[in-house]
Formats: sequence, structure tokens, C-alpha cells
Amino acid sequence: MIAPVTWLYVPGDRPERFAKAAASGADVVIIDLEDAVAPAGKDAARANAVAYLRGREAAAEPRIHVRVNDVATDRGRADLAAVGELADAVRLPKVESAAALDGLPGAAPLYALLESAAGIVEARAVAAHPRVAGVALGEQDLAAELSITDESAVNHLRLQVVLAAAAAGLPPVPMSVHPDVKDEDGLLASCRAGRALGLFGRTAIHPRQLPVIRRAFRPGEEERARAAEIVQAAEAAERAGAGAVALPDGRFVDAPIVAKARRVLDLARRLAD
Ligand SMILES: CC(C)(COP(=O)(O)OP(=O)(O)OC[C@H]1O[C@@H](n2cnc3c(N)ncnc32)[C@H](O)[C@@H]1OP(=O)(O)O)[C@@H](O)C(=O)NCCC(=O)NCCSC(=O)C[C@H](O)C(=O)O
Ligand SMILES: [Mg+2]
Repeated sequence: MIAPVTWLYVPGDRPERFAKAAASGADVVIIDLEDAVAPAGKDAARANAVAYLRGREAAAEPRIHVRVNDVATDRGRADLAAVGELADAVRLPKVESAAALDGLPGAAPLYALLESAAGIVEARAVAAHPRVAGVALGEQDLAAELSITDESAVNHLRLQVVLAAAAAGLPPVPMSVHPDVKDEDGLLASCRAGRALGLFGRTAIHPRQLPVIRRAFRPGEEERARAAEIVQAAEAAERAGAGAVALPDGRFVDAPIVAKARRVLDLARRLAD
């Protein structure tokens, strides 16, 4: 299965926006009970999320995740108890150790947000926890803690999480939010840089960011044509009963390259206009 490309946050205290988010074309909608909601709105946000999840059709698209408050707090644990059986997955903010995930109730798949120095340092152990279905960075919190303003410095942190996820056999890591919703050029450039680092897909805060993200992660024509060439050569070799695959230019390709080429073609089809 190809991992989600677009993940759209919607604040839990804006229930009139839930249906808009669900109809936005995002692969995953994340109802946020954490930082997008002011303390005074948090009880209502949880109730809104529960009501929406109870009212939706079973197995409906897109998948709906809920970001709860920090499960080290009473509020976070109460969020988890309320939405854990209803959401398709629960997103945990500010995870700083694998031990923090031990014994969490319910069976919901958990996505761990690593958004502090401690969280990044513990990325491998967190990613390897049996309850964890995916990991991601929270770059706004990280930047605040580490005073990082340069994206090339953030890349160092991103790579640590990319490696941790891959080593644990998790899906690829989606990029963190681009906070300036009007900066489409900056978003596109940043997505392409992230893609080159092995990140895949991105969380958005506004529906207008979704087409930009899809465009950034859509394989280019040259990449698609190259993948098609590899797959055609592999299929021709298979028909001929040959083990080794040679491209018309004489280069050999092996099974992982063919598998990657098939993923590129799947992605190009999925993200075609
Ligand atoms: C960023 C926003 C506050 C902007 O809101 P607003 O100024 O009201 O947007 P617009 O007027 O442009 O809205 C135009 C229409 O689009 C709909 N809309 C906007 N945003 C959303 C959305 N997220 N989901 C669904 N629909 C949305 C509006 O309803 C308008 O529709 P219409 O009236 O029919 O024209 C706002 O976009 C927003 O609140 N975004 C989400 C913020 C959020 O959830 N933040 C938490 C995640 S950030 C994070 O995770 C950081 C991380 O933790 C880290 O540390 O890095
Ligand atoms: Mg955060």
C-alpha cells in the first residue's frame, strides 16, 4: 500500500470545518485537540471529535486521526480514552521515550510526534515500540526549543527520524507543517527538498496547501519514464525466463530497483491530475 501523501489538520474546536476537511481530498484528516485548541475550548473539542467520529460512515474515506493532548497529562489520557476506539489512529504529541507508550489503553494504532530534542534522541526506541504505526516530526515545537531557523539544520533532525522509521519497518515519515499558508512557492520547494531526504507526504494546515503537496510528491516526467523503462525491461526478462534484467542502454537493474520503479509508477498514477 502506498503511504498517505496529504494529511490535513483541522482544529477540534471548529466542528463546522470537519466536513470541509473530509471533503478536501486529503488522504488523512487529523482532528487536533492539542495546540490548535485554546485551553478553554478543549472539553468542547474532545466532544466535537467524538460526535463526528460516531456520526461518520464506517470505513469512510478519508481516514480520520485525532491528535490528543500529551498522554503524560490527565487531559491527554482522557482524550485517548474518548477517541481511541473511534478514530482510525491516534496521534500522540511530544513523545520523548518508548516507555511513555507502555501500557496505553486501547488498540488504536499510534502515531508518535517527535518534537523535542529528547524525542529526536529517542527516535529509534519510539519507532520500534510495538504500538507505534508511524512517526513524524513536529518542527514548530522543535524550532522553538532549539532556536533553529535554517532548514538545512532541520534536515539533520529529519534524517534521524527517517532512519528510525525505516529501521523499525514503519511507513515513510511525512513532513511537518509549513506554517505560512500563502507561501506556495516556499511550500513546494521545501516539499521537494524533503522528498530528496526520504520524507514522504506532508501534513497541511489549510486545504489550499494540498494541491501543492501533491504536485511536489508527484514523480516528474523523466522519473516516470525511467521507471516505466525499468518495469518494461523487467517484464520482458521475466517473459523470456531470464533472471537478470538489462536496460536498452546496457545497465543492469535488480529486484529492489524494479520494486522502486513500480512504486514510482503507482504514485504517478495516483497523483495524476
Ligand atoms: C490557518 C487557519 C487558522 C486559517 O484559517 P482562516 O483564516 O479562517 O482560513 P481561510 O479564511 O483561508 O479559510 C478558507 C476556507 O477554507 C476552510 N478551511 C481553512 N482551514 C481549514 C482546515 N484546516 N480544514 C478544513 N477547512 C479549512 C475555511 O473553513 C474556509 O471555508 P469556506 O468558508 O467554505 O470558504 C486554519 O486554516 C486552521 O485552523 N488550520 C489548522 C490549524 C491546526 O490545526 N494546527 C495544528 C497543527 S500544526 C502542528 O501540528 C504543529 C506541530 O505540532 C509542530 O510542532 O510542528
Ligand atoms: Mg507541535
